[in-house]
Amino acid sequence: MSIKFMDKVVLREEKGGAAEVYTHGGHVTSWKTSLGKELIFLSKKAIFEPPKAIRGGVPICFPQFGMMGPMPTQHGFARNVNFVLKRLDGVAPTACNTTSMVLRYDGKGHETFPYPFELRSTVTLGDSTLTQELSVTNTGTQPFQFTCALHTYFRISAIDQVKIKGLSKCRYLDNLQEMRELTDDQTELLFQRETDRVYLAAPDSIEIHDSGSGRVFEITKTGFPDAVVWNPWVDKAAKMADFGDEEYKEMLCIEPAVAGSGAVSLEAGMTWRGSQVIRHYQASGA
Ligand SMILES: O=P(O)(O)OC[C@H]1O[C@@H](O)[C@H](O)[C@@H](O)[C@@H]1O
Repeated sequence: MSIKFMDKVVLREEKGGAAEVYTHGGHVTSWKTSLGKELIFLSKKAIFEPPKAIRGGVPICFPQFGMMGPMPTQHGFARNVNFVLKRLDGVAPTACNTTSMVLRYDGKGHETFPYPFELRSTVTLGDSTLTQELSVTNTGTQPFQFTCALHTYFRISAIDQVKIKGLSKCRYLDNLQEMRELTDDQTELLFQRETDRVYLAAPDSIEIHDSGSGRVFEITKTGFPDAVVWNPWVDKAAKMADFGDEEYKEMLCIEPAVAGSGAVSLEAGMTWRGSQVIRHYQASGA
């Protein structure tokens, strides 16, 4: 792992849980239980050198998810730039379970996205929960459209030990078949190969059940209509310079997204909001 000096905020909650958020990309890179167990995947080969995006954690994809928008670069540019720490009204300096970071863009620097905006991400650590709230304000005079995602890399015991509940019968776009629209006919989603899907109008509650650790992640999203499910598997892992060849076995991305269901149109002066709450618990009998 290559690390240059970068600012990060360490969040702690009363029971001993902790999380880390870098100002670079407003990027959550770690979330640990009160017993010190890491819940978020961060690649051992992650490169901490702006403008490179950090591999793992929770990259904020904005103002574009994937190639769904006018920009030539995948996932927009918020994950490549520094956010500014925002003072939270009414929060005492000693209350360190929450942080708010802001990216202000003046419409200059990206020819294909000439629209000023303010993007704010607030991360709050609770007892067994991590909440991330995004807000986007159009600070310009023209309406604009955006897609986005909270590209969350979960740490799992082993990819052949996890299943996803909540996506059965949903329609999805398969990124491995030129975005062909299909329906998920499995009752639970298991992983035996590369998976790269945009679930359309996905339920707001999705669960990862990890039988290796006995852990359940319950993801509750609001504002994001879609959910992306991604695991690069063997060949793609081998092609990524900042990702270990075997690391696909330890991670799984579930990403609340504004993607295949259509972009958000934001009028001048208006604000859009989206959030996810991730709760973890041990399954009974585990
Ligand atoms: O390598 P990147 O730009 O971080 O993207 C990682 C993955 O992100 C996922 O959200 C996409 O669905 C995948 O297609 C993509 O490969």
